[in-house]
Amino acid sequence: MNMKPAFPKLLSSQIAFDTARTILDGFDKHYRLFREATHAAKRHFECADWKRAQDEARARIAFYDTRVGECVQLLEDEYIDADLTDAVWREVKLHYIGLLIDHKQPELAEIFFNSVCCKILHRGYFHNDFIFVRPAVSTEYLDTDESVPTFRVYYPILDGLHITLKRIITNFRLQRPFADLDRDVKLAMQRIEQTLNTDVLEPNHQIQVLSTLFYRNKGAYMVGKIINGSNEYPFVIPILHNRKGELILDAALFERKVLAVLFSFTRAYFMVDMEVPSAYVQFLRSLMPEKPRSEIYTILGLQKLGKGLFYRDFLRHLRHSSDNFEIAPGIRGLVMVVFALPSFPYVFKVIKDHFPAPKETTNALVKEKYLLVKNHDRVGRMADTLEYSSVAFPRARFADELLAELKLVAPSVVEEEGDEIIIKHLYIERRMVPLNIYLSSAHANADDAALEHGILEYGNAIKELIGANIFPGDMLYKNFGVTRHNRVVFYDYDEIEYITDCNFRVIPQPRNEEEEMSAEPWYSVAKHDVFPEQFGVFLLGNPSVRKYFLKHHADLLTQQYWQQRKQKILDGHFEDILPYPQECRFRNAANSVITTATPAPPAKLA
Ligand SMILES: Nc1ncnc2c1ncn2[C@@H]1O[C@H](COP(=O)(O)OP(=O)(O)OP(=O)(O)O)[C@@H](O)[C@H]1O
Repeated sequence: MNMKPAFPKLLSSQIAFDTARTILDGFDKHYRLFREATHAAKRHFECADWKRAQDEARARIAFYDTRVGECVQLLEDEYIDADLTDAVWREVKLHYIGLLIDHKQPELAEIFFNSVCCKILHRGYFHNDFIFVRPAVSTEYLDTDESVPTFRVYYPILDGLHITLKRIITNFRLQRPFADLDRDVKLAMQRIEQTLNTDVLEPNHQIQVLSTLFYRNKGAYMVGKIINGSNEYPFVIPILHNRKGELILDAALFERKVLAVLFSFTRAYFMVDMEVPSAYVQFLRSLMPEKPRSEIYTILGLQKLGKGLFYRDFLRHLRHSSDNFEIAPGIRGLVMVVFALPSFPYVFKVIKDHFPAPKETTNALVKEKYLLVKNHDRVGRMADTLEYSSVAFPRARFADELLAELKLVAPSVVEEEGDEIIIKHLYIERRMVPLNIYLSSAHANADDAALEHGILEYGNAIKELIGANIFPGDMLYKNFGVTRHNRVVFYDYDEIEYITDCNFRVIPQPRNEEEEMSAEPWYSVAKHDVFPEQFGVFLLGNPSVRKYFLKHHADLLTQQYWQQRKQKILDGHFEDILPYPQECRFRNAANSVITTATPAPPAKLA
């Protein structure tokens, strides 16, 4: 017989309900502010207020942690530990599930719940009784009663393609005139007709377009797909400002690789107003089935959910694979131990406890630099990182050499608990082919096209990073990787600086023979001094590399080049990098506010 009085049971339920309500209120506040920021992005685009657009996109990244912190504080102020027993916590989750019925963002709210609970509860509680290891509330059919439908459907057969396309664009009600919308619509029609490549329009022929535009830096992007019979053609139409400040359609992008690069993990998150984000993700996945849901949530600015989903995918991958974690191929880092699971396209990075000379950094500084990159516009040239604490790995899957290395160089971060290895802090990042390995293999295979492409892309990456006010610090090839789309991306952030903090100098002339013969610099070197003339010493050792480097990027070896680019930033010039190939554009680059473009890779590599 149960001898417990009814009163304490009721009381615990009330605490549990109130706790669940407090957490959901915290999430709802978060998502309201998130949506307000995306509304503001439309205004900033219309007013060409690029600085505010960028500042607010950056500020939005911190919203989530701020709301989680507020919520944890509220609960800690309201309740003492004794109130929140295990039984109460179990009930909190059940009440929370009840509150999520009819909620439009349940998957995000569940992850918010996890974030709050994981700050309060010990790791031992991180299982499905207490947190949402598995989702409890379905996101299916949430888009059946939104106030604005996720996507709109248009039927060109009724009014013709020209009128339909024009209506699609004007339905976004952008508060700024187009230079010549009819002209641009004709250009878009040509691309559409080329892509469909048929005169036969099937009865189901339609254009589906997401109801809100995607904003990022100086661009607004219309995202949709054309359906004709059983064929689907995903597309993105970028809308930009021209030099007179009028709107133009800049391109009609259809190629899947181009879309993948536009939505890449190496770029800043889009600002998109979404009532039902899961429906946006479902739509986007139909355009890019190869992109995991985690990555799509992340690129939409819902990076915490992206991170949560990524972790679930990772656990599933572990269960369905049998290979071992090993030290990542390439030159070992002085700051990080980097390891990988060959069957999984990511690397895991752990900060070492001590850094050998010449590194002069600290653990806190390394984390600061990685955070800087998280918050910065990565311009397609820096990999996004997911930061985790207390990740449990199965001990049996660690190669002995790796475990020995981790225990040797990062003992404060690595713990063995039973059959698990707990890593207290780590970054996860997309795996690439380190550029030094890529170049050596191109050299070994006498593949000149690949060699030239690697060097061309390397220089372009640096030049685009400069535009984003980023100086990589350590420019060795080993700190860059080549993505599956053959783009070169930077991934080693511990020496990163703002270009505007660097002092680009010319090496002074030696004043006498002694100075001329000296192995050490005879001139004083301050902390932020950079001597571009010296880059050649460590970048041009290989004659073939040297040939292509000097052909495409000799300017990177001059102080004037760096200084001029720095001056442009200081003058308030806001550079944006075209996130799609130049040849996709309807007209000459000089016509729009986005000016820099990366040349296309040679056909052999494309
Ligand atoms: N995203 C990645 N994909 C593939 N390999 C990677 C990746 N990140 C790092 N590596 C591998 O791990 C090595 C060390 O990584 P990283 O450069 O980030 O460490 P580090 O300690 O900061 O290096 P450094 O001593 O140059 O500061 C790289 O040289 C490369 O071989």
